[in-house]
Parts: sequence; C-alpha cells; structure tokens
Amino acid sequence: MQLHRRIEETGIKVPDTFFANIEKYKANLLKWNRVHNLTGARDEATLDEFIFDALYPVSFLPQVSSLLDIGTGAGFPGMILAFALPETEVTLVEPLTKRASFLQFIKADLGLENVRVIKKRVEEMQPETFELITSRAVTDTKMLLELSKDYRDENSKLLFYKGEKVFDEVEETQNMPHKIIERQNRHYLLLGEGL
Ligand SMILES: C[S@@+](CC[C@H](N)C(=O)[O-])C[C@H]1O[C@@H](n2cnc3c(N)ncnc32)[C@H](O)[C@@H]1O
Repeated sequence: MQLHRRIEETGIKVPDTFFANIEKYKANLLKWNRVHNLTGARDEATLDEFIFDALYPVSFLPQVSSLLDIGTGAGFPGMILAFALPETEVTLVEPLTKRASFLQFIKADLGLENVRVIKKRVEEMQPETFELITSRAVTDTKMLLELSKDYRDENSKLLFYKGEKVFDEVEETQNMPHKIIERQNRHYLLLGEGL
C-alpha cells in the first residue's frame, strides 16, 4: 500500500508540509546512499517501511516541545518525527560525519527550523533536558538509559524502537513505568512516569 494511504488509514495526523518533505528527503537519501553508506534501505519500498515505522508512534505519543533522537543515522526516527511535529524542537545526535552531513543538508534544503543536528556521540553533548528521547537500532535499553541520563528529568519520556528482545530488556529498566506498543514485529517501548 502507498505510504500516503497507509498513513491516512492509520489515522495519523501530519502537517500539510509532510508529504512534500518526505518526497524530497527520499529522493536525496536514495541519491546519497548510492555513494555513501547511509542506511540499509536502498529502494523506495524499504524506505517507505522505515518511514512508516518511524512515524507510527505519533499515533500514541504525548505532545512534547523538545525531542532528542540518539544515533539518528540517515534520519530514523528523528528526522521523520521532525517532519511530522513541526512545533517540536528536534535534536538529532549522530557522530558519523557522512550521516550528520546528510542530516544537515536535509535541514538546510527543506528549511527545517525545528531541527538541530549535533555531530557528536550523545555522551559528549552538554547536559540539557528533553521532554522526549527516542532511539532506534543503536544499543540495548539498559545502555540507552545510561546514555540518556544527563538529558532527561523525572517528567521526560523515552521511546525506544525495539524487536522481540524488548521483553528481556524491559527487566533492566530500573522499575521505570513502561508500556510496550506492538505493531507486527516492531515493539515500541515507551518509558516514563505517568504513562
Ligand atoms: C545501526 S545505526 C541506526 C541508525 C538509525 N537510528 C536507524 O534506525 O536507521 C546506529 C547509529 O547510531 C550511531 N551511534 C552509535 N553510538 C552512538 C553514540 N554513543 N551517540 C550517538 N550516536 C551513536 C551510529 O553512528 C549509527 O549511525
């Protein structure tokens, strides 16, 4: 099914700018990916799957004014969430030069005022508090909690994009309240007080 229809049928609300941004993003990513190894998604169908996966949590996330995505790579999920949530200040932290350069190029090309790209490892960033911290395919839950500790407070929420291993990893969440939202093989792990 086409990405557009799939998003509509799921009832996910996106801003008017979303699909135009997605089209430009996909065209650039497919082009850059031929030369640089930015992502494993090398065709449009796989990219659409990655985009839908990144976007899906918009259907259950609380409203947040600031978001940190750890290890954004070529844009998942942080850049896609930034397209969907233009009122949210989105920080993308990615240490690899070619991936951070691509993110910076997309920010400039699409004139994204809500995006900040930081070319560092997350543990090298200055401490700062974010309302939501996301991460996909970077490391396990225990390590993500450790890596994110200087960037959250007791009100922050965390959203980790996980597979089946989530059920083992959740044992190590230091008793933080959590929810697991399942969609096919994807397990979205949402952590934080007051869920
Ligand atoms: C497997 S890729 C996943 C990229 C993207 N999140 C995705 O799902 O397509 C892992 C990314 O995490 C980044 N990374 C690894 N360690 C990191 C750290 N300590 N801080 C920030 N990013 C990190 C890597 O440079 C890499 O781009």
